Amino acid sequence: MTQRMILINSPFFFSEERVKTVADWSEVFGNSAPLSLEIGCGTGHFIVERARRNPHRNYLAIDIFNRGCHKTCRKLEDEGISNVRVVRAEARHFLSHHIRPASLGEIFINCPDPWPKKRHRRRRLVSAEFLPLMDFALRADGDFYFSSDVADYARDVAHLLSEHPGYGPAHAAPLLNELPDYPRSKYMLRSLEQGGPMYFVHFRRQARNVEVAPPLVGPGFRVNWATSCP
Ligand SMILES: C[S@@+](CC[C@H](N)C(=O)[O-])C[C@H]1O[C@@H](n2cnc3c(N)ncnc32)[C@H](O)[C@@H]1O
Repeated sequence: MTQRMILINSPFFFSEERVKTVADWSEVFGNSAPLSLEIGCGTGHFIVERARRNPHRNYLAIDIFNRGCHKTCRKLEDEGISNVRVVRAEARHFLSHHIRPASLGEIFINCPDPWPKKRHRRRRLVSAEFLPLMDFALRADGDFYFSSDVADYARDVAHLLSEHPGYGPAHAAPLLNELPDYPRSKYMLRSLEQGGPMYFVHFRRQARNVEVAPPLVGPGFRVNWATSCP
């Protein structure tokens, strides 16, 4: 069943068209505060709370899901939070077209689509192919946060990052069951309520010792537009 597209009129919202007009995110925010990105913000539970606790940072929240973008904007408006902009975009396309090199201080990915079947795992967002995009966008000392209730996805991500040059775990262990002061997303809350464990990966970029060209992400890139949160 195809869901009806909702017209989003929020001043916080950047459609695929509007985002093309952005040359520099600091101009959009009207300040040069550090910039963070949440990929797959869903209905906005996490980013609204994270932004509320950190008013001196700027946040981009992106999702391919129109209804999720709408709900996130509504939360921001209802709660009077002004340091977030919501973009309807595909993550890999957004990172390679709308983010300047070394401009992000934080990247968050919470409960991404798990693709549990073995033959579908190559569709997972965080993979070896994703890392060059992160290398391009994240500044030195930048933080990468990943959470999932799917143990093997979280283990794979912790392993990928451990093997990837220039990054190190921000805590004693690469894989954790709790991250202090980390706001809950809707999917996290659902998993915790059902009694399931959560897995967190938090790595820090140690240095930008190489200049990284933006990886080419072409129109043929596979996006599962049918993916959606309720
Ligand atoms: C399982 S939901 C989790 C939502 C939210 N992060 C949470 O934890 O409650 C995954 C979200 O990621 C979005 N998503 C999946 N693939 C994406 C991609 N390639 N680029 C941007 N968003 C994506 C989906 O539309 C969906 O809203």
